[in-house]
Formats: sequence, C-alpha cells, structure tokens
Amino acid sequence: MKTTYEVRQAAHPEDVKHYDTQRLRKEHLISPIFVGNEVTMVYTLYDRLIVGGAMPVDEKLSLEAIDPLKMPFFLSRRELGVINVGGKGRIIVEGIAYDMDYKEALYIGMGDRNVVFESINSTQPAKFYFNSAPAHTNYPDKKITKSDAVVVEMGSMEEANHRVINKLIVNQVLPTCQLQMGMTELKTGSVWNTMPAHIHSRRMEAYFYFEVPENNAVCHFMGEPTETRHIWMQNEEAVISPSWSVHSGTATSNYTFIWGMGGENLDYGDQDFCKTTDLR
Ligand SMILES: O=C[C@H](O)[C@@H](O)CC(=O)C(=O)O
Ligand SMILES: [Zn+2]
Repeated sequence: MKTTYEVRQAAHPEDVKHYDTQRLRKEHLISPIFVGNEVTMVYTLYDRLIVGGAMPVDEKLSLEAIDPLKMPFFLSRRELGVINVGGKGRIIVEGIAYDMDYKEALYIGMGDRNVVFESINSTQPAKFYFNSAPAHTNYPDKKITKSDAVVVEMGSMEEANHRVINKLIVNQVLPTCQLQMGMTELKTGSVWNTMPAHIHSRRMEAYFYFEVPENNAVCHFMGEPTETRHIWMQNEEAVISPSWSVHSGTATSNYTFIWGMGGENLDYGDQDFCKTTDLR
C-alpha cells in the first residue's frame, strides 16, 4: 500500500481573482482521489481540512499519519468522516469491523489508532471518500446510513434544481468536534446544486462529485459572489471552497455530490445567501 499527500496553501480572494484556469485548478481541484491500493490526501490550510480517498483493491489499506501532522497516528488530534462510493467494503477501527455498503457513512473519533480499509470483492472495489478536521476530544465512532440522516428536499423541477440533501454527519445525528458531512442527490432532469448560492465565512467546504454519467461533466462555480470563476470537473473529483467563496454547480446531467465542512461552528443553517440576480 502507499499513501500520497499534497499540501495546499490558503489564499486571499484579491489574489485568486487573477488566477488563470490552470492556476485555479491547481489550487482548488482535487484529482485523482481514487488510485488502486492507495490512500490519497490533500491537506488544505483552509480550516486544515484533509480531503482524501482510499481505494483498497486486493490489499488492506491503513490510515497513516502523514508527515505534516507530526503526530504518531492520523487520528491523534483529528476526527474523520468516510462515505463509501464504490463496491461493498469494510472499515476496521480498533478491531471493530463496520460493513460499508454504497453511500453509507462512518464517523471515526479522535484517538483511534488503527483504521483499516478493505474491499469485499476486488473486482468491485470499495471507494472510501473522506474528510478529516482537527479535533479536541473523542466522540464515539458511528455508522450512519441514509435512514439515520436528516433529509431535506430542496428546489424544483421547474428551476432544474430538485434535489435531496442527506445530512449524514451533522450534530442532529451525532456529536462531532467540527466536521459536518452529507450527500446531495439530484433528481433526473435537475442539474443545479446550491442555488441560490451561499457563503459561510465561518466554515470552508469541499465538494466531491460522483454519479456523473460518462461523457458528462460538472461546471462548478467558486469565488466571491461578484467575482465568480468556474472549474469544469469530471466524475469523482473534489474541489476546495474557501470560506469567502460560493460553491455551486451545474452539469450536463444529474449527479450526486458529497459536501464536507470544517471551521468555526456546527450550524449547517449558518449560511449567507446570495441573490441569484446579483451574481457576477
Ligand atoms: O453548506 C452546505 C452545503 O453547501 C450543501 O449542503 C448545499 C447542498 O447540498 C445543496 O444545496 O444542494
Ligand atoms: Zn455551503
């Protein structure tokens, strides 16, 4: 097995507005997330969130501390949220096995030393997408399925943004230090997520797009509301949203995405909405 990582610095919005396409992608787009028998990570300095993926094929993969943490094990001072977006898998935490079906989530608290990812069938490998945030205390590990989630239906077919927001790792479901994660599924014919768009200066956010059909792509929007930029994204790619940035997207098909946040508060509803007609 192999662990690869990259550190991404945080930037000032006045600087980012001068970025060309290549630079914008280099700093914000995260790809590839899934590499066979590897754990990949991006350590972003935006709220020190780590965005990563583990794709065990015919090897077990352990979650190892990366050098920038300077810690004996990955979860020494961190918590982790994982969602399986591949075939059936298993996560073993301190010897306790959690069977992870498609779209099931696991919260793993600070202090757990041994976290191992495995696939049930190497021909249909599990794909574990994860976010990790700094933590101050241990909260219990917990598997979360869609039936445990706080589910909110948003948007409409007429506005092409009819979607279901599954709040999986949020404080109405389980206690966390600062991590919040969920999964939003767009209905057939709906393509716009997070419209009207919003900002939450108290928290950064990462989006991971999946279930994007072949030969389709997502057009993700970021930037200050009056200075937006777009990033074209493929299936199974993630994007960093600084706390000063909108995060919203459209696509050539419907799709699903996982959102994850870390930062100042655990209040999902703490969002400052942008009037759609004010966007530039
Ligand atoms: O702060 C929260 C996040 O941006 C998402 O939960 C929004 C979202 O899933 C949607 O509107 O489709
Ligand atoms: Zn948001």
